[in-house]
Amino acid sequence: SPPGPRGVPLLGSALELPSKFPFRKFNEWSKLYDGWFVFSAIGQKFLVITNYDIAVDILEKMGTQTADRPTVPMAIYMARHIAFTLENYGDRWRRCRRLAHENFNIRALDQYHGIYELGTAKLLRQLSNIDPLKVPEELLQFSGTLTYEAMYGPESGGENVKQNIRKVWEMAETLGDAMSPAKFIINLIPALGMLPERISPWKQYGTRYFNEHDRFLMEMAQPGLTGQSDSGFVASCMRMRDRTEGISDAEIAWTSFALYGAGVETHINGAQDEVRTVAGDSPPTFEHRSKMPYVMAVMKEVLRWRPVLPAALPHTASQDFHYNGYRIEKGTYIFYNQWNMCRDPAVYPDYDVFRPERFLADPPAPDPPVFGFGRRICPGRNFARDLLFLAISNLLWAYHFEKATDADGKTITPSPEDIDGNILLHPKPFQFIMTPRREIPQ
Ligand code: HEM
Repeated sequence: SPPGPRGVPLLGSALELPSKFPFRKFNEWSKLYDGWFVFSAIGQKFLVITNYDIAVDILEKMGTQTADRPTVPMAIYMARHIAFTLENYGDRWRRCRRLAHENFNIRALDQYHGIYELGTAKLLRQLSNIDPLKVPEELLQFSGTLTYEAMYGPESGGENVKQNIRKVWEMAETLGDAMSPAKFIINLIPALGMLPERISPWKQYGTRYFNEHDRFLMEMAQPGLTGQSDSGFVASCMRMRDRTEGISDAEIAWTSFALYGAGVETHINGAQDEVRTVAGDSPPTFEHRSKMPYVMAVMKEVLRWRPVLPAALPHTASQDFHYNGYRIEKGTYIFYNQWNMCRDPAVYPDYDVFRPERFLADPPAPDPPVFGFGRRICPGRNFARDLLFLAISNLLWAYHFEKATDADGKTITPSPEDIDGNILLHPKPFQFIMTPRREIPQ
């Protein structure tokens, strides 16, 4: 059998798997095996990849067999196969993915640049008078609003935006919980799915969730779907409808949610890192990007040092395949631990040290593998990089960041271990000092 921890009879390694931060356990195991290993937990098989080249072999070269997602009963009752992040590898996933790709590739992103630049200017003004501890919240609101406008058009704003953003967050969070084996027993015992809806609390909850949120998403997408609004993701999907066979209004509305839900929390993490040195008399815009290699290097180092999705999202094998002479069974969950790949000492020496210069060396370190591999590679990666560039460069342009000091005047250095989250990693709130470097334009 393939290399990997054996665990105990029946349960396998289930008892060793932590409910939080599985990437840490994978990291521990990675030291015992060479780049990949297999284990099982209560009958479910897992393949974990910790080496970049092996990820390319398995997830890219064998991409047709390894791009499926786990089928989790509760997630199906709640999202009815229409949130493409969770969707099986098939026709509907392909259609929605195409919408995402055509509207979020590098060229298509130009349409959103105006929105971001306005939003960033607003952010700088808002930050001028707040407690640094509130900055993460402000950044979340910033990324939430910009993503909202990118989806539904800049004029979609108005009274309800804040409330809608909150609702989308909650919706994404609840759906994330639905993936958890611990939260819903039916995910552990799928046979309970045989019960008819009348006596199944899970199916009833799923139906309520789906109906309520389907209505909500359709309402938000309405202006774009009916042609009232001609900018934003939904409106551009409508324009490509003729070229995308079988695409429905609901698929467009739910794809905007999938992008939104995946995007909101991931793209802004780490902009508070202590850095400076960007000058000029007007705030940086996309035109400055090629002239700011250091900012780009900082962005890459933030993504590498604390990858937002350390264990990425699970794939599953849609059929048996062979790797290195071993058979991997259909249905095996496939995790790839980006955490390890970003800390490969041969590629990123002194990997624990935050050192953007590694990306400016000759030859430069390769971009950190934090957006995934193969057919499911993150469709929002360019969008995320655009926003991160703009946020980091503008914050550094406008503010000076320093470590906070305690009552005795000693500097407080936040521990790099102060991280929180589950699948998504983010820093715990920490004190720092932020002073304006200049007059913020009103
Ligand atoms: C720093 C920011 C981000 C990082 C590090 C990141 C990373 C990732 C990773 C590792 C995956 C898993 C790929 C796989 O299944 O193999 C993923 C999937 C995904 N990401 Fe991102 N992402 C980021 C921002 C965004 C943004 C801004 C959006 C939307 C605007 C987005 C939308 C998605 C979607 C929809 C998927 C699911 C793709 C599918 O299942 O086909 N992400 N992302």
